[in-house]
Amino acid sequence: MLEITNLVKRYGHNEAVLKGLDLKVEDNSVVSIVGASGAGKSTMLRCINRLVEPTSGSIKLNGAELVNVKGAELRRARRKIGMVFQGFNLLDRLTVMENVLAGRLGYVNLYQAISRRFPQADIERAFTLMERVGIAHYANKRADELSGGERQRVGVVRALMQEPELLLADEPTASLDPRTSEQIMILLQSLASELSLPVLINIHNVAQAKTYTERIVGLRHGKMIFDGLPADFNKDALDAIYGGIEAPDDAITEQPGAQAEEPRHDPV
Ligand SMILES: Nc1ncnc2c1ncn2[C@@H]1O[C@H](COP(=O)(O)OP(=O)(O)OP(=O)(O)O)[C@@H](O)[C@H]1O
Repeated sequence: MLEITNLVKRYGHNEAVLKGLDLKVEDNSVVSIVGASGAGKSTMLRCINRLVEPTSGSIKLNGAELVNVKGAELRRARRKIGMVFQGFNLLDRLTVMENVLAGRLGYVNLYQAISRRFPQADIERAFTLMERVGIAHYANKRADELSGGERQRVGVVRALMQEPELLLADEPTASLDPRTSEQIMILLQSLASELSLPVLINIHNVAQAKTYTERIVGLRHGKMIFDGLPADFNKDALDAIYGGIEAPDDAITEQPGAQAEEPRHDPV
C-alpha cells in the first residue's frame, strides 16, 4: 500500500506546488491523477520516486518511509518503484531484451551491469514477462524497430523487472493512437490485479481515466479537489478541476472504441 500524508513540495522560494496532499492507494488499485497543466501531477509522481525532493510530509510504501532516505537505502527504495514514461525512455540502439534487463540494474553488481552478464533467473523472468505482454518474439530486435505500442510494452516489462511494489505511469498513452492507448490501459489494469500492485497513472485523457481506472484523483493548484469513483466524476468535478479552461471536449463522454476489448469496469 502507498500512503501519502501531508505532502508539500515547494521549488525554491516559490509558492508550494503541492499543498498538503493525502492519498492512500491499496494494492491492486489503479488510480488516475488528472488535472490541468501545472496542477502538480508530475511533481507528485516525482516526489514518490524521489526524483524530486519533497519539502515535507510522508510517503510510505508498504510501511517503509521514502521521504528523507538516502544513499543505499534510497537506491533500495527506488528499485521497488517501477516507472513507465510517456516517451518510453528506451535505449533505441539496444535490443528489446537489453532494454528489459535494464530493469535489473538496481539488483546486480557493477561488473554484471557493465558486462551485461545478468543472472539466468533474470533472463527467465524477462522472457516470462515479455511473453505475458506479447513481445517475446521481439527479444532480439532493436528497440527503435518497434511501434509505439510495442515500445510501451517494453517500458512496462522493464518496470516490472524491478519486482516493483508500486507502478507509476506518467502519461503512458499520450504518445499512442487511441486503439493502442486502450490496449496499454487494459494491460496496466490487468497487471495491477495479477501482481497485486498499486498503480498510479498521470493522465490528461479523462475519458480513458474514467474507463480504465477504478478511482480518479483530481488536482488543482497542488490541492486534491476530487477523489472518487469514475461514476461520480461528473461535469461539476470536471469544471472544478479544469476551471472550464482546459477540459477536453470528450472528457465526460465514453472513449470511442472502449468496448473493443473487455475493460474490467463498465465505461461510464
Ligand atoms: N524543477 C522545477 N523547478 C521549478 N518549478 C517547477 C519544476 N518542475 C515543475 N515546476 C513547476 O511546478 C508546477 C507543477 O508542475 P508539474 O509538472 O508537476 O505539473 P503537471 O500537472 O504535471 O503539468 P503537465 O500536465 O503539464 O505535465 C508548475 O508551475 C511548474 O512550472
